[in-house]
Amino acid sequence: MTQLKPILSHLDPIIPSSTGKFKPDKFSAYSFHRLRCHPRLAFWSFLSVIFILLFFCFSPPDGGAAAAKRRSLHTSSYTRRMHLDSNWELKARNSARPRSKTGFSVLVTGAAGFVGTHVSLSLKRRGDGVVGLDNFNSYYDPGLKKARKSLLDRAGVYVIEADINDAVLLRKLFETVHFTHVMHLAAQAGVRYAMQNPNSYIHSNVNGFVSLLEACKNATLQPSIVWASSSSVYGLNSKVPFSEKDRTDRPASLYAATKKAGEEIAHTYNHIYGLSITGLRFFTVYGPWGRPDMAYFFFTKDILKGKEIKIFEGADHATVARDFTYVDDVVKGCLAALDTAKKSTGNGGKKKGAAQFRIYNLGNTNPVPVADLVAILEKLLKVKAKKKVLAMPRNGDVLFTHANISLARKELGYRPTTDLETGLKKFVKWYLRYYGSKKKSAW
Ligand SMILES: O=C(O)[C@H]1O[C@H](OP(=O)(O)OP(=O)(O)OC[C@H]2O[C@@H](n3ccc(=O)[nH]c3=O)[C@H](O)[C@@H]2O)[C@H](O)[C@@H](O)[C@H]1O
Repeated sequence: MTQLKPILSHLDPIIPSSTGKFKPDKFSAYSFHRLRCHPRLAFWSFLSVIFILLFFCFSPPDGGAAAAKRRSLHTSSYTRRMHLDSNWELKARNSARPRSKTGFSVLVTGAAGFVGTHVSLSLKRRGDGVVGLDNFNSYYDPGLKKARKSLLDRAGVYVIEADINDAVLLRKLFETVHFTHVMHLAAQAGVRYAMQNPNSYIHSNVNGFVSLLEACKNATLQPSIVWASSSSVYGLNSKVPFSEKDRTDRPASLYAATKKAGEEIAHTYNHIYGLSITGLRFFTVYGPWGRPDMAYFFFTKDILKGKEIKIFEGADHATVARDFTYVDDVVKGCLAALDTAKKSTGNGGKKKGAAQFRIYNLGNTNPVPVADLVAILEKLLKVKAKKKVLAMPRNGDVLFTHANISLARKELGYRPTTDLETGLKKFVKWYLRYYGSKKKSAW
């Protein structure tokens, strides 16, 4: 097994950008004399020094690191993981092997996530080789992510527990396996959580994306990349339906801003290094094995518990609506994007020619008010919800989303077929089975 060295960048000393001028304090003979002349002042100064010394002796040596840890989401160390999994290279090679010569070898980041699990299973089912990567962070119940991983294990998809920011691991992985494609779904999701933990969005959606693109660009045989952007890039736009040609420079949340940044970063890597990159703007994806932080999921949990749910409305009682898109439809769009992706042109960091760059909306084209979503859940759960309608807080939410999917229809053959009621029926069935049998907490 190759020994993987930990990244030590977090231990870099803080070095000022310029040397500046350092003026030592003057402690003149005069002031010393004055100190000696005031015994009470000397006594209190002595006590202060003792107090400061005691503080430094008994405070934890990694105070900064501990504070940083509190700010960041928990992820398990890749080094520990890879040392435990001594056969990881062999497992990754086997898992990446397609059933036929024409099949793909796909690295799926965020494989234990909601969409990542569904995409990995679909690829494996049709005969592609798949290796998953996921950091299993604690943004929501890691138990649910582990349960998804068990599904993947059973399907023969090997999932490496590591973070996309781990450049050493990515380099080793790309040296071990020749991936024809990367399906990049690892991200810090959630619109409202960005106000609580802004750094986690920069960490995953900006730094992590760059780290992954660096590994892809350095690969001897560069993979084609398909990745998840978001409907949230349309931000405060009011013209509907949202088209890929519309402006995307007015994000309403930091989440949206990092996804928009991702689109610009993707363009740069395409332009400089010849990476083939396709961005997919997902519209509020829902379904079985979904994310507990999303409204349809925690509404279900709270309705069943008899807990009050909050339904947001806009100014002057304006309806809040979403173009809810069923996960199976989105997965079809993802696979079609992989199938139609052209090869990257670069090699080992050098561009050899222009490469494909695409962006598509993957929505349902049928926005549904949140109040209607709740009515469908009430019907399916056979429980009346305790509803409280309140003005949408300033939390990054937008009033509505609505996808124009004509480009994806034309170029990917993307045709969503699941309406909200049909999709929620499948979700509720899964939810009751999963939490009913396991008696687990959803959040
Ligand atoms: O398309 C996307 O790119 C994003 O989709 C999803 O974001 P959203 O569309 O905001 O979904 P979600 O949180 O389920 O709220 C749904 C509706 O319920 C309303 N809502 C929410 C909470 C609440 O308590 N009450 C309420 O009315 C709320 O106002 C909203 O109208 C993903 O989470 C995000 O990661 C990203 O992928």
